[in-house]
Amino acid sequence: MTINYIEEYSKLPTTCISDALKGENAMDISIKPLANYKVAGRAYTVKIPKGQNKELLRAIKEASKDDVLVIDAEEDTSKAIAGDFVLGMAKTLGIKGVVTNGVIRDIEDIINLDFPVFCKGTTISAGSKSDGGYSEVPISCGGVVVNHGDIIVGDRDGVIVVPKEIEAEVLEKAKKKLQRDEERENKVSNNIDAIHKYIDTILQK
Ligand SMILES: O=C([O-])CC(=O)C(=O)O
Repeated sequence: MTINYIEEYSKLPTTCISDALKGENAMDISIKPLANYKVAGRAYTVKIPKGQNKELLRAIKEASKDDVLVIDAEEDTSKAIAGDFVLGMAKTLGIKGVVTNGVIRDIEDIINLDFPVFCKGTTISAGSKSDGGYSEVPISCGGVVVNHGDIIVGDRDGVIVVPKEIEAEVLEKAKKKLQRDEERENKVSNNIDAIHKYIDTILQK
């Protein structure tokens, strides 16, 4: 039976995936969800020059369903890489979400689109549509190297990258971590004695 990794990862919180990766590969906290989203997909990587989004439009056309566009905008916060018009087209074409180290605009309309966007923030100014940029290349986003095809998972806690070479083992570890976390929580839930016992065990270590 083939495993649908996207589906499996979509069931996991980013925190458990982070624990499975020993704290590695979490994007910087400056990359935040615009609203309460959960997204999991394959990275379609895009690198765009400051303030130019023509390559992003090409990527939106080329990307597959289940892809999350991960866009290295060179940390530029002066020009929006996209607004509700561009992101609305991405959503209609089946793209699952956008993660960028740049900024976007038309926030109200994007939240109404219900299309997951994780970015550094918002601006009013539009970028322009000149040439330049690359897709499907290794990029850096939020301090993490992202290769085309890596697993991307984002939720309210942030965005994490799972390199595709280790996606199977990380999935198993993260599932086990989730189970252990649930068991640990159940043990102390509304149980004062169990809470004291747990804390005492840690303090005695
Ligand atoms: O057209 C653009 O590149 C940016 C924009 O305003 C939108 O996507 O709504």
